[in-house]
Amino acid sequence: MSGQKPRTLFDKIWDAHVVETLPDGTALLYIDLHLTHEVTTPQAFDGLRQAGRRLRRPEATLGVIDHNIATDASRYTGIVDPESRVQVETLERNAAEFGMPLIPLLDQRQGIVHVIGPELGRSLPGMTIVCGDSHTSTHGAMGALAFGIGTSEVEHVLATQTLLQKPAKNMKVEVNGTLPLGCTAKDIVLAIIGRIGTAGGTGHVIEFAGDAIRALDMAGRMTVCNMSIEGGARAGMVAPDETTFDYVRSRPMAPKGEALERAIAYWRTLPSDPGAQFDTVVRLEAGDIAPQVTWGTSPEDVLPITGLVPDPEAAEDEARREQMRRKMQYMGITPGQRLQDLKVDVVFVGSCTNSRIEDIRAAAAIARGRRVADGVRAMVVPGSGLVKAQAEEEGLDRILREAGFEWREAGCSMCLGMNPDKLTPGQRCASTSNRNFEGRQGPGGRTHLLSPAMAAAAAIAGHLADVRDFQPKGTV
Ligand SMILES: CC(C)[C@H](C(=O)O)[C@@H](O)C(=O)O
Ligand code: SF4
Repeated sequence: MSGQKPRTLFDKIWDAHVVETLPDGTALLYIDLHLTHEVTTPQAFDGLRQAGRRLRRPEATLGVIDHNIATDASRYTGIVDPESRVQVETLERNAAEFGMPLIPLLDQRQGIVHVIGPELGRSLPGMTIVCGDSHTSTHGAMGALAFGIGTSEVEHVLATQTLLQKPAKNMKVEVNGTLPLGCTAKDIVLAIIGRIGTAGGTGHVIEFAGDAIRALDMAGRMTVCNMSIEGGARAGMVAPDETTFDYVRSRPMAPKGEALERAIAYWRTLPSDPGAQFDTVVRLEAGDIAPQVTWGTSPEDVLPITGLVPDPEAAEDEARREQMRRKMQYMGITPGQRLQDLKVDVVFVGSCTNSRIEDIRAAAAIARGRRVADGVRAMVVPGSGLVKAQAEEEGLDRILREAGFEWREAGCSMCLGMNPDKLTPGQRCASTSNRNFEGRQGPGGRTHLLSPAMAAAAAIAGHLADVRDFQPKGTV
């Protein structure tokens, strides 16, 4: 390969999957893994049916039910909401008719699509991975090119196992140094979005690099890549390394033995070459990051927990001033208020951003030996049945329940208002999810995005709180 132009991780995965490039640069890409869920597949399967087509590669497709389901015992007695029930039953019927592998709702491996892909060892380094879901970027943490697609593209991939894609620009977000006490991957990615804004990554695929990213475990890398979409990027990724390979080794559906070793030898060739060109480079110092929390209705409305609600009058132009006033009115907050004084009604630990075992351990470490404040409803929703089982084996459910948290079944839950777990109008929620726009967690609900440890601290305090004031009691 000597003499070849140095390439980025993204370039390499792209090049390895191009079936054909059109004159305008658009490429037909081969897709290694197509994940599906109940929300964005019904019309796609209808389209196939009408055209008399089958699935091109059922074995490269995996379905799971996650958005529309209850996370309490009522999941065992059937879905009450008719629209939700129809979506779930439609996916089940389509999977049976088209021979698509589907994880049944009551299977222990069921969970949020972006949690189970890596967890089961289906999402692997070097792959192209798509799903009719914007947070498919999560799987980029494996060192894969993973992005969300629309329903018509879902149909295209089901029928052909390929996808037309315009080339993206390369962006590097480098985070160096050591994260201070109390800070996590969630704080890194919120700080990045605070810096670049929700449009900062537009047209780019972000590679997260630097020693603070290298130091993250796979769960942390997934949290960061998950939210790259909230920074406007097409996808986010982290180059595969020993942390990645160790993670893959223990996954049930990952290659084993000789096949795995051969795969690892290939995966070692994927990291960006020295001298590879990035169109945009952003650098952050991990040491400057403090525990983050959003105050407004966009993930870029983020501040350190020690901050004050900003003053719209200080904004540069009238349009922004007006926008900020509206956000504050919706959020029920006033300029100059201490973020730490904002009382919370609900605390949600879950979603594909933060529902892995590491996230639950982080919440339990703060909850241990403490009590959820009076009047606060706090819930922990594991990202999958396997995460739930692991947490129970570690006794985390007991710690959380004793502290007054609800311990639920796996699903998207209160991340979005599509199932029974919803905020009621005016409720304020400390949430480990990734979106905080108006009504996201239920009509009129007010969302503050933060890390699992920060969420647990808010549950105990009854208001947004600085996790650094809540050091763990004993070990979990
Ligand atoms: C329902 C689905 C299409 C949607 C997405 O694409 O992200 C959801 O997962 C979300 O987080 O809003
Ligand atoms: S957990 Fe939230 S962000 Fe993730 S797939 Fe479900 S609804 Fe979308």
